[in-house]
Amino acid sequence: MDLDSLGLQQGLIVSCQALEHEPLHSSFIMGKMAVAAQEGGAVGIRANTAQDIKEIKQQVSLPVIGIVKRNYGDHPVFITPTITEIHELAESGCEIIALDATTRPRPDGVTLADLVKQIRLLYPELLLMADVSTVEEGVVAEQLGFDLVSATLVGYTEYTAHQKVYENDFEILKEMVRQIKTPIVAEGNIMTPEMAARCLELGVYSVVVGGAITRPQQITARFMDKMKQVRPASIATE
Ligand SMILES: CC(=O)N[C@H](C=O)[C@@H](O)[C@H](O)[C@H](O)COP(=O)(O)O
Repeated sequence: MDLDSLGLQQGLIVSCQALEHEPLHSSFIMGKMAVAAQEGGAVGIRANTAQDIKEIKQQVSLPVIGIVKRNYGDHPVFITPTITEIHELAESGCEIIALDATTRPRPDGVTLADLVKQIRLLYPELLLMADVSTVEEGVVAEQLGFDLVSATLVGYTEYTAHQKVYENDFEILKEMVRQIKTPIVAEGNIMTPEMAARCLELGVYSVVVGGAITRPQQITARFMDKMKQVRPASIATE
């Protein structure tokens, strides 16, 4: 499949995910979230589990980036960690599969290079997106032939836990765009339209927004955080 034919360039991809412990956990609700995203102009959807993806595919005509989040014991790699999740995604109908492409060992001990080779052999029509946490991991992903490199895991690996993707005017994205020819996706903690627009200015291929659109508990908490900082007018004028 040709990446450019999917129409994701310069566009917004909405991540519609709710894990078991989240209030909106339901394939039905994720399908409706995807419809809302499509109505708002999103060009793609990112979704977790074959079940959610199948429902979303029935509801919208947009390309889907599929993942399976699965924990193997307390192993830190959890986004599409092994070939088992790839098989599930391949039959779900998604066009792109995203997987952890950090340098950390995978739960089954298979190297990233071997996993990519295996996927290309079994499912040559699928596009692959590398979820990375550093520029260096993005460079390796490009060498391995990934079709997209996404900053998804910046701040979510042990060695980047101190970082946020938007720090220093998205310095890490700027560096990725500078060093990597493969299309770069801005993803993770993009919380406002202004941030998304800035990422495009910096030359990323597309922007993925999740929680700021599809996790109302996060949105509510952000309102509350700001509101708690305000003293009531009666006290403020004393
Ligand atoms: C680190 C991790 O598990 N990221 C996940 C990857 O699929 C999702 O939970 C995020 O919602 C997604 O990356 C979009 O990011 P944000 O919701 O911050 O806009």
